[in-house]
Amino acid sequence: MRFGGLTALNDVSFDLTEGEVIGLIGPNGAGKTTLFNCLTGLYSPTAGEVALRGERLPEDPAKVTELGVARTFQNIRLFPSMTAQENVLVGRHCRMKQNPFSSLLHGPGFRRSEAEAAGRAAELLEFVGLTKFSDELARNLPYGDQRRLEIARALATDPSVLLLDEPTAGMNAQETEATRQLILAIRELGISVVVIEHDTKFIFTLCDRVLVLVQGELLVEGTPDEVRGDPRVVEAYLGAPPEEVEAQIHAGEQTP
Ligand SMILES: Nc1ncnc2c1ncn2[C@@H]1O[C@H](COP(=O)(O)OP(=O)(O)OP(=O)(O)O)[C@@H](O)[C@H]1O
Repeated sequence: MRFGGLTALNDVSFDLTEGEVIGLIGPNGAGKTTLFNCLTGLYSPTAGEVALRGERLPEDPAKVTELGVARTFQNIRLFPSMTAQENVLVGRHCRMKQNPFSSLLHGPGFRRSEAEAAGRAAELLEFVGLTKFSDELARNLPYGDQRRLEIARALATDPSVLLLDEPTAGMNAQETEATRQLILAIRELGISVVVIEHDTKFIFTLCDRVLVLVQGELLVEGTPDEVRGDPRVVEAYLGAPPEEVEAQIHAGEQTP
């Protein structure tokens, strides 16, 4: 992926299998969000392609969502003046098959579809632990719960792949652990997850596989243990002094 003279991603290739959780780590500007933007059709890669079950994905975010790839963003992008339930219903919209005449007249097909969507939204709010906030405006939810609501909204599109961009940014330790448990529960549903995070402890204790991007290139790929023990990661990751990086990377080992 090139932006004028800048190559943001160069020859980055990976597979994702069903129900797998992949962690994507790397220094600021490594190309992590750009990769998500390529996977979701927001950017048209200048070379290469993205495929889901062998089918090339279109460069159209709405169609990519319909085909089963959902995402959250680095910065919270909820509709602040809508309730938690309404935010989830927005995500559900792409799955509501509507006859335009039935919608206009609020016919039985429309009412059935609305009831189905409301039921699914309630299930998802329960899944992420936000039932008590269903009728609360999104902007009034505690920060960590807003992030969970974003995940519920993404799940409402019935994805087979979920991309999470820094889902624990700004969270305290308790909220971070709750997010880890939530992602594990999502994996149990057979959904594949790719997570961008700077918190390596979180990544190494959550993911089946970890990709390390540095300056747009895939530096290392492997299990958390393989990545943690790779000297290239210690040397290059975050561009910080080696002792600091090593301390951060090995912090993950202390988690039960
Ligand atoms: N739309 C764009 N136009 C021009 N350059 C861009 C664009 N999007 C990203 N870039 C550049 O591509 C590079 C990779 O950026 P990207 O945001 O993907 O990194 P990142 O790994 O997600 O960083 P961070 O951890 O800070 O979020 C950066 O040099 C960035 O400035």
